[in-house]
Amino acid sequence: MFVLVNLKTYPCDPVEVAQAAKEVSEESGVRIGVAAQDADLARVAETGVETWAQHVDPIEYGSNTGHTLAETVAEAGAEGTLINHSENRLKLADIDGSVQAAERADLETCVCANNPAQIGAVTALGPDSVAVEPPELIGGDVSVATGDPDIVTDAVEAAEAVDEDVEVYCGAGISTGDDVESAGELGATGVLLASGVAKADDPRAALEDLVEPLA
Ligand SMILES: O=C[C@H](O)COP(=O)(O)O
Repeated sequence: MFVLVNLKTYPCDPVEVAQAAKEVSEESGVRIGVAAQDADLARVAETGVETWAQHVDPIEYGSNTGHTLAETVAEAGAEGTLINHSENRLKLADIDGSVQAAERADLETCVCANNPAQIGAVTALGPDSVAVEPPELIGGDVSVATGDPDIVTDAVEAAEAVDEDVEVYCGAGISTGDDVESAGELGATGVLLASGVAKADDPRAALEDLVEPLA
């Protein structure tokens, strides 16, 4: 299982979380990534943790004021990027362009979607992974794996019907090792989470709990 921690714009210390994630990953053998804000990418990457961007735009070098260029986040140390997060939704054509931009910059891609039908559509664009997240459970206390397990199994089925090589992650409300284990039992090969770590009093302890069943 891949544990991808999205720091969003929460007021946490990105370097503290990244260092903890790096150490917990090494100690447990579980792959953990941290998706940071653009301005924090270099500092996060310096910790040695697997670093992800939260978004890239469907653009190339040039006149694109205020946009995020895939090559720039890669040069800052990102190895992957989220695309079409529920809090930063794109049109299908722009998701396609962002996946292509990320691939051009050798970034791993995880395209988010709200439901299984959208998962099927974005899987057809050829990302490395897709992540299903029911918006109503994002940021809450109920894990997608227990609150809406069918959406995970249906998303896995929808992706497999299009391209069996695309990994399927799930997210929303995941905060414990039990949640991660349940997600795996539903067929997900990774989890995308945020508040369970970024808002935790002790992010390291939260990470240790998340990977405990996997170690
Ligand atoms: O990117 C992460 C997801 O939106 C899930 O957020 P959450 O773990 O706070 O529910």
